Amino acid sequence: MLEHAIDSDQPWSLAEIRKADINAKSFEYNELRVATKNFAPEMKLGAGAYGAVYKGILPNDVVVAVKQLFLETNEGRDDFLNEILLISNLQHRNLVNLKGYCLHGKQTLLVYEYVDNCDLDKLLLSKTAALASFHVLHI
Ligand SMILES: Nc1ncnc2c1ncn2[C@@H]1O[C@H](COP(=O)(O)OP(=O)(O)OP(=O)(O)O)[C@@H](O)[C@H]1O
Repeated sequence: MLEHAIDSDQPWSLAEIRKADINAKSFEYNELRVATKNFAPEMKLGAGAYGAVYKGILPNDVVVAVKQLFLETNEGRDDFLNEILLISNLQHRNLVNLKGYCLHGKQTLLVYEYVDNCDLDKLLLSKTAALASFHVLHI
């Protein structure tokens, strides 16, 4: 699937990437606005280097984390589209799943599987344990 986009010695542009290459759902802005109660402060989970993250509840009661990024330049937008393309094609039990994205004006919204603190602790602990056993096996 990805080969179509990158396995070429010709310069490629994001415009050439077929939507089908992105293995994540394209969400409607309104769907995410409603899910996050219009990005209400009480739904805010935190903030990172690129923007705020909100808890969202989709109509089927699936809980998600919606990362709101404000990208000023087309270049920044292209970088993130690239990232969406790559992340959406990666699946691993130790990676938080990217469920989808939404491009709306200058906003790029990324929709991730919601991980609560307890699950995150477990995920990090299992990651640490996996790394520790890797070291033991390779010393
Ligand atoms: N999938 C998620 N489920 C639940 N909460 C999340 C999720 N992703 C992010 N958060 C919350 O939002 C906060 C900000 O996350 P974000 O990924 O934007 O930045 P970060 O990883 O903390 O820092 P940086 O942007 O510097 O990498 C996190 O600290 C966490 O509390």
